[in-house]
Amino acid sequence: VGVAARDPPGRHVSARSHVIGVRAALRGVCIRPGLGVVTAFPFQSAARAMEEEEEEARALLAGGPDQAAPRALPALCDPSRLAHRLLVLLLMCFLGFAIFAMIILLPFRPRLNGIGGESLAVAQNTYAVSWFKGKELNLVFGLQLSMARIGSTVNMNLMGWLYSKIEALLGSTGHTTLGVTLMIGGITCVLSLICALALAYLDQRAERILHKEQGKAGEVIKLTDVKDFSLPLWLIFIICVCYYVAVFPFIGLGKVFFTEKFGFSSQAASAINSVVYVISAPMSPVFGLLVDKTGRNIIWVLCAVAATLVSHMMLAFTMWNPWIAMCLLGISYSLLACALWPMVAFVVPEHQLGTAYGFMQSIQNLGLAIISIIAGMILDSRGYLFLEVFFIACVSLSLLSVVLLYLVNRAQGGNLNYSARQREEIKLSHTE
Ligand SMILES: C[C@H](N)C(=O)N[C@@H](CCCCN)C(=O)O
Repeated sequence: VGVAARDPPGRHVSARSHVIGVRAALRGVCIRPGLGVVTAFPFQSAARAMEEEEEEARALLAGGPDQAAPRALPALCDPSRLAHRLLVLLLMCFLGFAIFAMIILLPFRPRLNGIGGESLAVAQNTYAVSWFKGKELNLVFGLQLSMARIGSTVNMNLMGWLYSKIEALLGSTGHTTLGVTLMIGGITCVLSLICALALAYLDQRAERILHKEQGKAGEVIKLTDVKDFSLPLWLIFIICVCYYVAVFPFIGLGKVFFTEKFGFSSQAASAINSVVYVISAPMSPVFGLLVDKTGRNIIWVLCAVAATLVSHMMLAFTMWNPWIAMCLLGISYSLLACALWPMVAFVVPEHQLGTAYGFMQSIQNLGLAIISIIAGMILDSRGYLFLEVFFIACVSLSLLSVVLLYLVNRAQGGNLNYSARQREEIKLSHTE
């Protein structure tokens, strides 16, 4: 079919006609090269097919605003191209960097960051899935996590220095110095806001250009969607709660734990306590990439939860150097965060993603609030060994839920544990 073609009136047309010819041929149309004469079989349907194709070609060549634009756009402005997705990713990461940098300043830390940080995290997760599902999703989650951790670390190291500079400048300590320092820190939120606005614009633009359908018939977002959540999704929620309650509250109480059980100085206890987050900054994107390349999310989550269990057991029952256990915790936590959160996207339809992520974080925070109180009570009444046993019980519950998820997913023929190759094949078959 790759020969010059002429349309019936004898006008030469471009390479697009070749494409039309190929498509028409595939529909059972025979083209006589050079003459543009079409022998149709069956004639009427083929003629209709040609008409449709020509109409499409005319619309494209005429430069209809929506159809023609994506072809003419440079890669950076074309939402279907990698360069544009990378720009979006940069905005997503800085959105998190700035807000998490600011959150670390708040006197209510680590819980109360709810309204700003948690809603932002829901939006961030939903954007990540919408732009990267079926592509580099686990890596994107890893990068987001990494930027949030870098933001917190930069902030922790910078704010003390900034406070002392302002103190020297104003010649006094107290609320004015603190207020000015917080004001300057707050500027990072303006950066976040700019990223959020740019993202909102690019997202809407992509919807328009790529004709992503929003709110198809019956796809209304309702809070009552929760009752239709599938068993695998509920298991993901349980894994999330039971896992995180053994990590965040543990780190919250960790400093005293290392001072009392291992006789660390205050400085050494702070250092070891923060190693989980320090490891997560560089390792999260690495693990994200690994999960993208291999697939099998459930197996990775299983490894992460099992490693966390081992780490807590080492801290509870041995006097081994706690740096080993804490590094293992840092590594396993980074792996879990990259493999667990993206799984939601495989078990809920796209229009329910925001609800699902919102719900997941609500349950996570409810669990954290309750468990932090219980952990404090156990610590006061029974001491550290009991507390550690309690955390071990939580991680064990999480492990049990992962095993259940594996079995349920297998029984239902679900896609949560597909290899990367299986996912690629499914994607290709959908494209065809
Ligand atoms: C902030 C939220 N409560 C949370 O737990 N976040 C996870 C990672 C969320 C996935 C990346 N957007 C965390 O491990 O901090």
